[in-house]
Amino acid sequence: MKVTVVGAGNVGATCADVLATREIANEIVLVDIKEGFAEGKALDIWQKAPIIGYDSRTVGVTGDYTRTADSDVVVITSGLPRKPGMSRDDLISTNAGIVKTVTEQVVKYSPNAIIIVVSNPLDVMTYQAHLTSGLPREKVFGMAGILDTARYRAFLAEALNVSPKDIQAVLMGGHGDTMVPLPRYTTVGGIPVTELIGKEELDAIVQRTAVGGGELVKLMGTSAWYAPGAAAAQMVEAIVRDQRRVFPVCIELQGEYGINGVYLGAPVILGRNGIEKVIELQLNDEEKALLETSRGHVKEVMDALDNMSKASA
Ligand SMILES: NC(=O)C1=CN([C@@H]2O[C@H](COP(=O)(O)OP(=O)(O)OC[C@H]3O[C@@H](n4cnc5c(N)ncnc54)[C@H](O)[C@@H]3O)[C@@H](O)[C@H]2O)C=CC1
Ligand SMILES: O=C([O-])CC(=O)C(=O)O
Repeated sequence: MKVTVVGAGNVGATCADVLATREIANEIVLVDIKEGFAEGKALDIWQKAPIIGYDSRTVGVTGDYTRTADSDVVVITSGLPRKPGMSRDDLISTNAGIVKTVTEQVVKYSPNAIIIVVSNPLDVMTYQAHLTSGLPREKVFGMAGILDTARYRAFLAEALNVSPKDIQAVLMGGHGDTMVPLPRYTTVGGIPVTELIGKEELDAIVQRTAVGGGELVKLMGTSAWYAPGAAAAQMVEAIVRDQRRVFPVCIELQGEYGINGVYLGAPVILGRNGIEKVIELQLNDEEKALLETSRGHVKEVMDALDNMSKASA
């Protein structure tokens, strides 16, 4: 299997490193626009192979998409990360242009690839890649839900003093402060989380999760990369190994949840064909209202992208 990761910065290089270290693909091509940057990162990951013991080949290129030809999966991480004081939406004008040019090159050389978008603002950059590639929603979708649920699971594991491996969770909506956590569907080793933790503590964890990206931006001056890179690699793994994993993924809803034509996080089955199925949960009134708020916010930013595209046409 051949996987390309576009953007050899913090998230892209971490994703490539996880893909190589866990031998998820046998060939990993890292692409960046900064001269020599991807080549250096790929060489460093390859030189770690004898120490850790893996044989996935990593190759880096500066803007040479011929080297990415016939990739099975492409992960797009190119674009600016936010700085303290910024929202993800503030990145739209720069990152839309980057995601558009990158997607054009990706589909030119790998027309059959499945594309996973990571660049922010995530839901709208996934929409941008969808518009540019012309691919069906099953083959172009975004990574956010695995990261957001991982943060939620990590906070819960700490509060309950249990292994994060035993916490199962799902959330929905946009990747931003309007994400929709679903504590009703959270279990700890099969036990509903509400039997193990009080409402106030759970609400505080949900709130911390919603602003989890911002917490890290404040601490580091730039956004997170270890968990995001690993989350994108986990999606690649589900596809290349046809695992049919159940994950929350950013996908264009086409009537599910009564929503049409908006990119939002929803639980799906992820396998060899990309999105194998969108799972429709029976949401209660409160959850439906939260999802509607999130939909409204993402749709506004999608409309802003449409207006930007019209203005530059
Ligand atoms: N979806 C999610 O949950 C997450 C999304 N992100 C987003 O991922 C993106 C990348 O974040 P980082 O890796 O931390 O940033 P970074 O600045 O470390 O890396 C971005 C890389 O993209 C490269 N790049 C820029 N234009 C390019 C082009 N046209 N072609 C190829 N490469 C290009 C840059 O040279 C740079 O190396 C940001 O937009 C960030 O907001 C970050 C974390 C989580
Ligand atoms: O917060 C950011 O800007 C990056 C991101 O999406 C995250 O870490 O959730």
